[in-house]
Amino acid sequence: MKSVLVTGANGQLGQSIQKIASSYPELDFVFASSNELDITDVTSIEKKLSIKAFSYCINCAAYTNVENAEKEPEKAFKVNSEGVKNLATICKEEQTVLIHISTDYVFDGEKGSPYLVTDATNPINVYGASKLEGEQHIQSLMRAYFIIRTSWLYSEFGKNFYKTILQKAREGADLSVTDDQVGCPTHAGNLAKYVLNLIAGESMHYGIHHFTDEKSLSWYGFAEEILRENNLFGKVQLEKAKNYRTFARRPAYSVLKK
Ligand SMILES: NC(=O)C1=CN([C@@H]2O[C@H](COP(=O)(O)OP(=O)(O)OC[C@H]3O[C@@H](n4cnc5c(N)ncnc54)[C@H](OP(=O)(O)O)[C@@H]3O)[C@@H](O)[C@H]2O)C=CC1
Ligand SMILES: Cc1cn([C@H]2C[C@H](O)[C@@H](COP(=O)(O)OP(=O)(O)O[C@H]3O[C@@H](C)C(=O)[C@@H](O)[C@H]3O)O2)c(=O)[nH]c1=O
Repeated sequence: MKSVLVTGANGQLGQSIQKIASSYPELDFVFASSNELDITDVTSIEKKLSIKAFSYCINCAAYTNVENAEKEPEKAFKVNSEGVKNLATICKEEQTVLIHISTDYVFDGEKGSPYLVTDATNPINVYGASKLEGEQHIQSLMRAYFIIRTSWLYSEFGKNFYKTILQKAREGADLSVTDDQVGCPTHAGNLAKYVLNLIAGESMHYGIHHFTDEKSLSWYGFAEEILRENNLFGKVQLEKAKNYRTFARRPAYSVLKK
C-alpha cells in the first residue's frame, strides 16, 4: 500500500482530495491541515514526514490570495517559495515523490494561444512570481517530482469565483464582471482525480504537467455559465465590467495546453 501525505488538506483542493480518497483503497492517506504541518517550519515538516515512509506528498498548501499578495509579498514568498523549498528538500531526503500544484499565473498572458509546458514563464503579479519561485526550487532540488499547473479552480469548498458570483447573485446584487481575461475554469474535483490517478497509475512522467478542464472562457463568460447552471440567468443584472479595479494585474490569456 502506498502512503500519501497531503499538506494544506483543509483548503479547496485538499478537501476535494479528501472527498474522493475512499475511491482509492490502495492508497493510505494522511491529511495534514496548516495547523498540523506548516510548510514554512522545517521541524514541522520533518516531524510529519518521519511518522512513516511516504511514497508521495501532495502539496496543496499555498498562499492563494492574489490581491493581498501585492500588499504583503513577503508572506506570499514565504509560503509559495521558501515553504516549497523546505518541502522539496525534505521530500528528497526521505525519497518521497513531491506532487506540487502551480498556476496559469506564472505566464504573462501575452502569447494569445494555449501555453505549452515548455513556454517561457513571466509572471505579472506577486502571487505568480512566488509560485514560479516555488517551481524553480523543486526543479533545482529534485528529480522525482510532478509540478501540475492548473487554473481558475472552483468547487463546493473554500473561496472561489464560482461561489462568490453565486452568493452575490443570490443576494440579488447586480454583477459587473471583467471580460478581458480568458482562461479555463477547472473543477477541483477533476484535478483531484487527475492527481490521484497519477499515483494509482504509478506514473513516471516526472516534470511539469498542465491540467485544466476543456472549456476556455472569460471571467464574464464564466459568470454567465454560473448563473445559467443555477437558474439565475436573466434574474439578476450581469454586465461586462469596464474597469473592475484590482490591485493585482492578471494575464489576459492563460489557457494551458496539456
Ligand atoms: N484556487 C485557484 O483558483 C488555483 C489554485 N492553484 C494552486 O492550487 C493549490 C491549491 O489551491 P486551493 O486549494 O484553491 O487553495 P486554498 O487557499 O483553498 O488552500 C490552501 C491551503 O494551504 C494552507 N496553507 C497556507 N499556508 C500554509 C503553510 N505555511 N503551511 C501549510 N499549509 C498552509 C491554507 O491553510 P489556512 O487556510 O489555514 O491558511 C489552506 O488550507 C495551490 O498551490 C494554488 O496555488 C492553481 C491554480 C488555480
Ligand atoms: C468577484 C469578481 C471578480 N472580477 C474579476 C477580478 C479578476 O480580474 C477576475 C478574477 O477574480 P478573482 O479575484 O475571484 O480570481 P483570482 O483570485 O484572480 O483567481 C486566481 O486564483 C489563483 C489562486 C490562481 O492560481 C488563478 O488560476 C486564478 O484562479 O474577475 C470581476 O470583474 N467581478 C467580480 O464580481
